[in-house]
This record gives sequence, C-alpha cells and structure tokens, in this order.
Amino acid sequence: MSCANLGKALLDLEVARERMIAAARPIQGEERLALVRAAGRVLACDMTAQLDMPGVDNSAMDGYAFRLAELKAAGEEGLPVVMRVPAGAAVSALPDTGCARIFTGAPVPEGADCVIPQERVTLDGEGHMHVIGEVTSGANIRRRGEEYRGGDALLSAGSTLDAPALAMLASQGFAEVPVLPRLTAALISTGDELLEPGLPYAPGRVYNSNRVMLQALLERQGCDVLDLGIVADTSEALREAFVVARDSADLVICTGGVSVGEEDHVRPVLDELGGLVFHGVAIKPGKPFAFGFLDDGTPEGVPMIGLPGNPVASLVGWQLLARPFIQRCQGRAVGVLQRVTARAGFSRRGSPGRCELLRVTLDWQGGLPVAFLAGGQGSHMLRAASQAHGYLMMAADTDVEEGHEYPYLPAGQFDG
Ligand SMILES: Nc1nc2c(c(=O)[nH]1)N[C@H]1C(S)=C(S)[C@@H](COP(=O)(O)OP(=O)(O)OC[C@H]3O[C@@H](n4cnc5c(N)ncnc54)[C@H](O)[C@@H]3O)O[C@H]1N2
Ligand code: MOO
Repeated sequence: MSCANLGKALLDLEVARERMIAAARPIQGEERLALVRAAGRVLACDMTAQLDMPGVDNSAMDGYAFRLAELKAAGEEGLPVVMRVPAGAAVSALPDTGCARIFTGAPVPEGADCVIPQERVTLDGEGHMHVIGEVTSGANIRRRGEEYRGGDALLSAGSTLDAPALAMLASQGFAEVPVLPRLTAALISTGDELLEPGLPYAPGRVYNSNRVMLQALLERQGCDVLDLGIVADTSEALREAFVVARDSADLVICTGGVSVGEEDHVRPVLDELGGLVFHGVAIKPGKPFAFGFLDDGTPEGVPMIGLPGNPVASLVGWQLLARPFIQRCQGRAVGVLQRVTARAGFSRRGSPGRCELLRVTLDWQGGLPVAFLAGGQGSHMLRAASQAHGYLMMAADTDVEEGHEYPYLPAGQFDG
C-alpha cells in the first residue's frame, strides 16, 4: 500500500477499538490456585458468598454490651459487669442482669441490644458501669448479614483478582480460587538499527527501548512473555520469527516495520502468513498500527498486533488498542475509555486527519485541572511520555486554544 493509501484508509480510533475487542476470543481452560498465588489473575467463574457477612452480630468497639431498657431502669445504680467477651469467644447469652465487657469484633451476647465504647463509660467503686450521655438501641453492633448474605453474588467471572478481591474471598474462608490460564505473548522487535542497552553506542544505531517497555506492559497485564529479541529488517527473517511466534504463543506483538517504506515488512508478511484485519488508525501518535491473524491451521488463527517502531506511537497503540484486545483474550471485561474535562494551558495547531493524544501534565491549583505539555511531542520522545499524567485528546483538525476545555484521558487507567 502506498503512503497516500495508508492515509486514506485510516480507521477511526473507536471503530478500530471495537473491531479488535469484537475479534478477541477469551482463552479457554481453568486452573485452581491458592489465594496467595492468584494476585492479578482472572476469575474463571462467578463467586457467591458461602457465609453471611458478618457471620454473627458483633461489636464495633471496645466497650460494654447491655440491654438498653435495663440500663435505663437501673438509673444511678448503673449495671454490674457480669461477663467478659473477647474477640474469638463463642456466641453466648447475657445473664438476666448486668452488662458484658466486650472487645471489637467479639460476638455480642444474645440479649444485649447496645454497645457503648469504653471512653463513654465510668466505673464506680463497686464495679458498676455508668454511661455518659445518650445511647441508642443497636448502637455499635455490626449485625449478622448486614453487608451481604450467604448465596449473594461476590465477584463475576472475568474479574481481575486484585488485593481487595482476594481479601474478600479470604474473609469468606475460600483457600483456592478458579482462574483462567495466563496468555503467552510472543514479542518481536524489528529493526537493523536496534542495539540492546548495555552495548556501546554507535552513531546511527538506536537503543531498543520498545522491548523493555512492552515486556513490562505485558507482564503488568498478567501475560507470560516469550521474547524473540531483535529480528532483521528482511521479509525472510520476519517470516521465520512470525512462524516461531505463532507456534509457541497465544498472540504475537511486534514493533517497527509496520509503516509503508520498503524496509517495512510486517504488513506484507502478515498478509502472506494469514490475514490483515486492518492497517492504519487515525491517531497521532500510533498511525501505522496493524492487526490481523496468523494462520495456524485452526479456524481462528493466532492474533498478531503490529505496533509502530516510534516508542511513543508504540505506547499509545498499546494503551488504546492492544491492551483492551488482550484483556478480552484474557477473559476480562473491557471498560470504556475514561475521559474527564481539562482546560488547556497552551495553544497549539491541530493534527490534520488524525486525533492527537498530547502528552500533558495537570495543574490542580484552580477549580478545573489545567493541562500543560509535558515536553516534546514527537512520537520518538519518551521523556514527555514518561512524565505525563495523561493525554489531552484533540479531535482531528482541531487547534488547541488556551483556556478552552478538552477531553483528557488519565494515564492511570492504562495501568494493570
Ligand atoms: N512515508 C511514510 N513514512 C512514515 C509514515 C507514513 O505514513 N509514510 N508514518 C510515520 C509514522 S506516523 C510512524 S509512527 C513511523 C512508524 O514506522 P514503523 O512502524 O515502520 O517503524 P520503523 O520505521 O521501523 O521505526 C520508526 C522509528 O522508530 C525507531 N524504533 C523502531 N523500533 C524501535 C525499538 N524497538 N526501540 C526504539 N526505537 C525503535 C526506529 O529507529 C525509527 O526511528 O513511520 C513513519 N514513517
Ligand atoms: O504515529 Mo506516528 O505515530 O505519528 O509517529
């Protein structure tokens, strides 16, 4: 395809995103993991509560449990302290008269309808408890089942098991959890100019920064990474690497060589080994993005994502397109792009024909956050990308005018 054709064929970002998400097939299978091994994994089935939460009425405070009517009837006599209930004690009953010394989390003895914190109590010489101020019935008691009941829904299949989710399952007594298998992603860096970090610099060479970036992003996403290293800029080398990747991974990601020069072999080799779904998205950076499937003899084939070589274009293509696709392949739900409104603290010419994602930092000192350019905006400029808080999202052909409001995508939504 010629450069001009790539330009004409550019897909709208939302259309490209929807097409990819629709084309993703969630990974099949299931394994059971101990909770301590399951952080970041994807839940394979819905989980329901096996117990009421809390399991028994219990005290929210260190203090005293009693019958409110008895306290009122006792007046200035106060209530004798007749029992002691530490956390972990079995459920018991309050004797006919008197109150119980009780601790946070301990089961409220049957009969008691009120707990008062110890700071609001005085004890007289006979050990009787007197309450300072007003008390209401039911105060400081965490009722059995007040959060949810046994049988209620806790988590849906496809949820990512983060720390609070794991803690909730542990609080229900689950020791293991069913999860989906991890995806294996093959990673290929193309480019004869590439040099691995650590080797001596030679003018004209370029250190391979996409490799570590994508390794980190894929791992953060919970994928196993099969790193196939740097592949030379020839169609033979790329074909060979694609075949190895296809035969050993669930999906293939490569960077570079996806544009339209005669050194760019990704698209023709993808065409030859399977089929291109689309090439070129109307975003800046990230235009020469390719998506297709490598034929492996199955009806579906192995998904293949070609990210641009320019590092920031590669990052943006990952965040907006590759990541949601992978999340669907992992069996996870994909949320909409989260955008809020920010005011521009600068003016700038718009990008013809492409939605531009400007790397910005936010200043929160006023009412509405004000966005400032985080640094140079070239798609090779990693410093601004690494310092940005997010993207000011400019529609194609739209100038940025200082003081005007625009959609802003917080970068935090692309973590994890
Ligand atoms: N005639 C045209 N030229 C270009 C077009 C176009 O439409 N017509 N698009 C431009 C855009 S936009 C981008 S983005 C780049 C992307 O090109 P490729 O994906 O083919 O990437 P390469 O040409 O291989 O490399 C581009 C650039 O990135 C550096 N690079 C590549 N891999 C890495 C890596 N692993 N780590 C760090 N840097 C990397 C490479 O050295 C080049 O500087 O194409 C434009 N050209
Ligand atoms: O997409 Mo290129 O991403 O403008 O440098």
